[in-house]
Amino acid sequence: MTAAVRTDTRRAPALLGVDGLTVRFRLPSGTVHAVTDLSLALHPGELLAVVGESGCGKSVLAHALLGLLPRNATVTGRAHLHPPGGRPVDLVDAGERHLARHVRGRVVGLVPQSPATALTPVRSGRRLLEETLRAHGHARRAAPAAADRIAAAVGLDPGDLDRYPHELSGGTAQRLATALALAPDPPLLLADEPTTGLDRPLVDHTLDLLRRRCDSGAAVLLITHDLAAARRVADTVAVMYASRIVEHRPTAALFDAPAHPYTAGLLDALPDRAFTPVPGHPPMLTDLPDGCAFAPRCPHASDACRTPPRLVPDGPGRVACHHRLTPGAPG
Ligand SMILES: Nc1ncnc2c1ncn2[C@@H]1O[C@H](COP(=O)(O)OP(=O)(O)OP(=O)(O)O)[C@@H](O)[C@H]1O
Ligand code: NI
Repeated sequence: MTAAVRTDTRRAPALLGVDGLTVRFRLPSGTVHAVTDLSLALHPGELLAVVGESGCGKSVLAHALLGLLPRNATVTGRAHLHPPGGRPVDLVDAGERHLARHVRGRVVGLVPQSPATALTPVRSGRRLLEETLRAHGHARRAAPAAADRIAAAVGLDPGDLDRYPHELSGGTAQRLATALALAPDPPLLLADEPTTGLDRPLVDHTLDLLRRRCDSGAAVLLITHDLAAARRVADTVAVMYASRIVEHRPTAALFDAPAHPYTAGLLDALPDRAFTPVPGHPPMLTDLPDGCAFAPRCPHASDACRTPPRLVPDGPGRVACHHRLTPGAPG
C-alpha cells in the first residue's frame, strides 16, 4: 500500500526541497559539522524516516528547517517550502518574523524531542491546546470540543489535559506535544522521536496516526532511533552518519537490500536479525576524517575511502559509498 502512495506522491510537486543544507556550530574548541550537504525532497502524502546513531545530526536538521538553532549556528544551502495555496519560501533565508508568523506551527509542525522542556510550564495542557487551536482559526466556542477530539486521537485522557506539563509523565508530555503539533493541521510535520517514553501499543498508535496524516495528504519527516518504527510506516528511509545522508531508498528496498555497509550494520543490530551492534563509535563532529567518515568502522574500507564518497543515485534510491553492497552479497 505504501508503494502506491509513493508512486502517487512522486507526481506531485515537492512540498519541501532541501538542497545542500549545511549546519556548523562554532565552539571555543572548534567547529561542529552537524549537518553536511544534505539534500532531499518530500512530497505531499510521503512519510520519510530519518534514522542514525545518536549525535549524527537528525534534530539539528529539523531545527534548521524551522529557524530554531542557537546563535552559534551557521546555516547554508536551501530548503524550499511550497505551502499548498501559499507563496514558496526558502526556510534558510526567511527571517525570524516570517517563520514565526507564517511557517512554524501553521505550515510546518514540530513534535520536539524533549517535550517536557519545550512545553510552557504555567499553562495546563487544555489551555495550551485550546490556545493553539484558536490561534489557527478555531472559534472560541468550538475549541474545547476540538481539544478533546485531538487529545483522544493521540491517546490522552481528558483528565491529563487539566494538568500542568511538569505534572505529566514523559510519555504523557510526549502525547501532549504531538497533540499540539497536530492541532493546526500542518501540511508538513517534523516529528522528532515522537514515541519516546510510550509503551508498545501507544508507539504503534502514534505511528499509525502519522501514517494516516500522510494518507490524507500531509507530509511527515519522522526522526527515530527505532528502525522497526521506520519499517512500519515510512515510504522512504534516509540513513544519516556523521552529519550526512549516506543512504536513502524506499523502505522495503532498504530493509531487504541495504547498499551502504553502515545501513547493513544498523540492520544487523536489530534483535530479530544478528543482534550485533556496529563495532566502534561514530567520529567526533569537530574532528571528521577527510574521506568517508564511516571507513574506520567499515569492514569493506580500502584506500579508495580516503576520498569522500558522493551521494549518487543507486537503483530506486541514493547511496554514498565506494564499496556499495549488491543484493545477496555479505554485509
Ligand atoms: N548548540 C550547539 N552547539 C554545538 N554543538 C551542537 C549544538 N546543538 C547540537 N550540537 C551537536 O550537533 C550534533 C548533532 O546533534 P543532534 O541533536 O542533531 O543529534 P541527533 O542525531 O538528533 O542525536 P539524538 O539521536 O541523540 O537525538 C551533535 O554532535 C551535537 O552535540
Ligand atoms: Ni535528536
